[in-house]
Amino acid sequence: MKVGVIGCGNVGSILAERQTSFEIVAAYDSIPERVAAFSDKYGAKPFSDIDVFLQEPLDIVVEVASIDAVKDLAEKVLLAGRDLILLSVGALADDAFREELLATAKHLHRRIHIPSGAIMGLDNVRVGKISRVDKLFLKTTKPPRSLHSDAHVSQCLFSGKARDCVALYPKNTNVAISLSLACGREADVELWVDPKAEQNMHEIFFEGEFGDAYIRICNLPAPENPATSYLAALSVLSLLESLESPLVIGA
Ligand SMILES: NC(=O)C1=CN([C@@H]2O[C@H](COP(=O)(O)OP(=O)(O)OC[C@H]3O[C@@H](n4cnc5c(N)ncnc54)[C@H](O)[C@@H]3O)[C@@H](O)[C@H]2O)C=CC1
Ligand SMILES: O=C([O-])CC(=O)C(=O)O
Repeated sequence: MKVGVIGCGNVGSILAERQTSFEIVAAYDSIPERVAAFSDKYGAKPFSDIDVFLQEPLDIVVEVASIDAVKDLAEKVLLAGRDLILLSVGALADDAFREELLATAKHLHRRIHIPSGAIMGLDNVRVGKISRVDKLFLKTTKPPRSLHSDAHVSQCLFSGKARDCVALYPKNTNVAISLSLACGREADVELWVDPKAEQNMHEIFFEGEFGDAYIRICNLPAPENPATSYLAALSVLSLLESLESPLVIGA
């Protein structure tokens, strides 16, 4: 499988280091030095023009860049006839943007894959779309370095709805939108900074017709970007691995 990557940062590099059943053949980034260094290190063809990038023979494009990148480039990827894996899920909090993007994908018979990212449980949170939900709450707690904070005591930075949280913290709470989209109901969110925390912790509280669930994910921050959990990169890798498998598990 030939993969094109948008975003040559932390996750992009982890994907490149761990390519197995796929090959990253093309890379695009808005910072030319970054895409050049990525290309030198991993052998992918470097691009600074998205239209030229999309002319490459790619089986799929993986976005691991930013919410702005999704807003600017996702439609172009679909129009170029490529499926898309999208990690900066916060972009889909914008209803008008999401609906237009999904209409394009449907019209062109393309698919947009959302990896599980930094959390677990998205598989069965989807029952929210076909059964009663009484509660969907995400509590995220991160160390100050993940949030560019100088807090000396634990404090709640945000309490409210998922889309308002990701608007304020676009590099830290994409998972709140993944949960909301999976469930078909906007999650309530609290974001905490805790100087005693060493991991990026996500706690999911889900209640409804099925009963109730509590999922706690204690993530090691990625070495090159502590805002991002290492699990997020692994989840893109495992999604890429699973795309061509005849056996589909938990999805
Ligand atoms: N869904 C989830 O569970 C998670 C999502 N994320 C998101 O995944 C994305 C990638 O994370 P990292 O690799 O850690 O970030 P990073 O900051 O290390 O790397 C991002 C790279 O993308 C490039 N970039 C940013 N905007 C761009 C644009 N408009 N066009 C082209 N290139 C652009 C940057 O120059 C940088 O090289 C981020 O948006 C992050 O918030 C991160 C963790 C979990
Ligand atoms: O990696 C994480 O812990 C979650 C994250 O940054 C996000 O959802 O944007």
